[in-house]
Amino acid sequence: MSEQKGKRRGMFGRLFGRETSVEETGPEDAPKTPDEIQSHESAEHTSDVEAGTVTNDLSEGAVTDTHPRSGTEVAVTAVEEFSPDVASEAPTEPEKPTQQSWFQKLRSGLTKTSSRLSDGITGIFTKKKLDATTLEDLEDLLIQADLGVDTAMRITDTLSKGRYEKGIAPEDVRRVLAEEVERVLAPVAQTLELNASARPHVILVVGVNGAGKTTTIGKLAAKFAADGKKVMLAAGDTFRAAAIDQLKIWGERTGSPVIARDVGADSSGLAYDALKAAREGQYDVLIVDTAGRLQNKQALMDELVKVVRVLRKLDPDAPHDVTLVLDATTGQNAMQQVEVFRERAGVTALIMTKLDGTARGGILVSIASKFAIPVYAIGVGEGVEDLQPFDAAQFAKAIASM
Ligand SMILES: Nc1nc2c(ncn2[C@@H]2O[C@H](COP(=O)(O)OP(=O)(O)OP(=O)(O)O)[C@@H](O)[C@H]2O)c(=O)[nH]1
Repeated sequence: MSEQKGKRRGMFGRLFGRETSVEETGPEDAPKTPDEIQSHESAEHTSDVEAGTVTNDLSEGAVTDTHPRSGTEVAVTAVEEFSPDVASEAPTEPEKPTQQSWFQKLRSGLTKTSSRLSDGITGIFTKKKLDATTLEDLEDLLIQADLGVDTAMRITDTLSKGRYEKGIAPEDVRRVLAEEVERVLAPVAQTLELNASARPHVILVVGVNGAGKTTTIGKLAAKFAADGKKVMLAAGDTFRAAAIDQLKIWGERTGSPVIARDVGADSSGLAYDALKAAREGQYDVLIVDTAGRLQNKQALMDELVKVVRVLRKLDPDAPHDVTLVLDATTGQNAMQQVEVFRERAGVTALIMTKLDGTARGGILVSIASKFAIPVYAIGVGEGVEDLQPFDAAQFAKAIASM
């Protein structure tokens, strides 16, 4: 990836707009939650079927559809009843959440993680000196919060310098915590950048079951589409009909064609067809969903390797990003997921979801410290606006209740 950096143009940060309105960029009526997706699903699927415009199968009787932007014929799920120009559907007077409002959301999402740390620090240091016992207690607290042994030791080392046997305020401990966490995270906080010479830029999204892959793809598609990018989606999770349908809904809502086949179809063949169609149609981005797989299931991991191999037949640089979606609530198991997915599928970046539902958000610090893999974004909820680029300083402050 690094040698391509020069050719790439900045994208993800601008897309998500750290300083701009998030709502501005998201489609006005994009489904925000699985429930909304479900209700869209039943209502709209019926009409699609009645209209005879939807097909899941590229090979048999696939309905071809001319994409409004490209004029290229590809077999896709119907998108014409939804305006592909998502940007024009943006609210006329959008709410403008500022950088601060995302920070507030992040803080509140990370409350379980930060209050556990903060309460622990207060308990350890109120009216107590900084000595071997309190430092040991702090180290235990940090390790239990999944920050990792290395980071925990660095924090206690920094704290003890010049302060040993002296009283220390819990705020000072939290400040050192924030500084050290930021130091670990800063190098991995990177933006998803599209390779300007790749058409399409292929993003393969991998992870264990239920990590949030499909939802994350939907959110990414919404952001890319709102930025005027031509996005194609590939429903490579051929194990679950619901995952295929869920992706189709996102495709409809974002004006992005979805290449899909029936449940049980070969996902590498589907990925190949999708890349071929995306190239012919001059798409900017192809996001390929994959079935959730446990990292210890050898056959499934082999299948992922095959998807990568097959994509490379068409473009030796593809996939340009292999993004591992990690569910923060899985805690320490996420470490093993990174290890195995990196080894087998060549993971190049991470997105961590569900930081709003866990007291173990510190795992991101452990992962950054151990693997140094770029983190593109984090999720603190189910809505489009709940996925944002990863900012080390904000995360560190939120986790340390600063
Ligand atoms: N609270 C919370 N829920 C999330 C977040 N991201 C995704 N989810 C929810 O997590 C659930 C699983 O998400 P999916 O996108 O279906 O996960 P998946 O990885 O595609 O799942 P499989 O298809 O089983 O592999 C859904 O209910 C999502 O709405 C997040 O950041 N916070």
